[in-house]
This record gives sequence, C-alpha cells and structure tokens, in this order.
Amino acid sequence: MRYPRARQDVLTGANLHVDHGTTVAILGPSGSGKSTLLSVLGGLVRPTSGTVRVEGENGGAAHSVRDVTSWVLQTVNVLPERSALDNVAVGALTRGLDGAAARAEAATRLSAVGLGDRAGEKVRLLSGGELQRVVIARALATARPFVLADEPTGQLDRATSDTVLDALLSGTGGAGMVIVTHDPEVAERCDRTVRIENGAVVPA
Ligand SMILES: Nc1ncnc2c1ncn2[C@@H]1O[C@H](COP(=O)(O)OP(=O)(O)OP(=O)(O)O)[C@@H](O)[C@H]1O
Repeated sequence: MRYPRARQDVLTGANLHVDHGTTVAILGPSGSGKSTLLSVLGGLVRPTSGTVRVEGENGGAAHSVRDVTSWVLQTVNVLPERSALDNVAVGALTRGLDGAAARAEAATRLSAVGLGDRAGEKVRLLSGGELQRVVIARALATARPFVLADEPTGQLDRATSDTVLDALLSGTGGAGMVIVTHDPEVAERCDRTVRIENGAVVPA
C-alpha cells in the first residue's frame, strides 16, 4: 500500500489471515501502518496491489469485505442529536431486526458496556470514552462476521477499558476481530498478536 504522492510504501508484502471467530491484535509504533492495514482489510482504501479476500465456509468467496465487517472507529458517524439507544439500535436495524427488537438489543448492548443508565442521553452530551462505548455497542449490534477496531480502548481508564474489552471480546457472537492497539493488556487477551515492522506483518 502506497498513498498517492507518497514516496514510499506504508505496507509492503503485508500478509494477514484472520480465521473466523478469532481475535488478532495489531501492534506497532506510531506511523507504522496499523490503521492503514485496518482500512485495507475493511475495504475503506484500495491497496496499491494485492487483494483482500473473504472466504466462505467452504473456502469459496463469500461477500465483499464491506458487507461482512463492522467498525469500531473513533471517527465513525454517529447521530449526535439522537440518544445512545437510538444510535445502537441503528446497528441492530441493519441486520433486519424490527424496531422493538432493535431497541431491546440496543439496551442489552449498552448495559454490557456499562452505559445502561445513559441509554436515553443524547450522544453529543456524552464524554469521549462514553461515545467510544456507544460505537462499540453499535458495531456489535450489527452482528457481522468481522469486527475491525482501531484503538477501541484508547481513551478509557484501566477499569473502563477492562469493562469495554470484556464486552467487545464476549459480545462478538463468534465474529473474527482485528484490534489495533498500543495496550499490551488488550493484546494479551487476543488469540494472536502481530506487529507491523517495515511494512510487513510479523508475529509479535
Ligand atoms: N490518507 C493518507 N494519505 C497519505 N499518507 C497517509 C494517509 N494516512 C496515513 N498516511 C501515512 O501512512 C503512514 C502510516 O499511517 P497509519 O495511520 O496507518 O499508522 P499507525 O500505525 O496507525 O499510526 P498511529 O499508531 O500513530 O495511529 C504514516 O506515515 C502516515 O503519515
């Protein structure tokens, strides 16, 4: 992967396989290309060369990457004037639940990230860490086969980070997950950890 007008590749010969139902942590210094790798994996940017492939149950092609992934991103769009519950319910609606079921699912997801008592609050009134938890609850409510998370606990204190990580790791319902993190404790709880070094993905 080389960005337009950049002088060198960010990723070069990078190769990563994520099994269904497993969690992979990506570590690496600032600027090494962690977020770039995540963006390539999720189909947000097209790699300069190479491919991203989603395998179906029998190894055949399944869907496009964008259809099977949900994002935990700090910059992801939320509806600031709507409640936390409404925002998470949107995730559940995308998988075909009706309104009442989507709201029930949203309430459960918000409780799991410790925001049960803030469900009715407008999102614009939440703190950065609370917003991050709303984003996580919404991503999990979509119940897609893969979750891509960029620094999901970056803004949280240790205790909240543990709560959110519990929710993230136990709430996926068997989804595969890729987590970009600087936090060794987050990496420790993943099934596998890799690092980005000189543009390549290497075992940590
Ligand atoms: N849209 C872009 N256009 C050009 N260059 C970019 C773009 N996005 C990132 N880069 C460059 O690619 C390199 C890798 O950036 P990336 O954000 O992937 O790193 P990172 O490992 O996630 O860093 P951090 O830990 O600081 O978030 C950096 O040198 C960055 O300047």
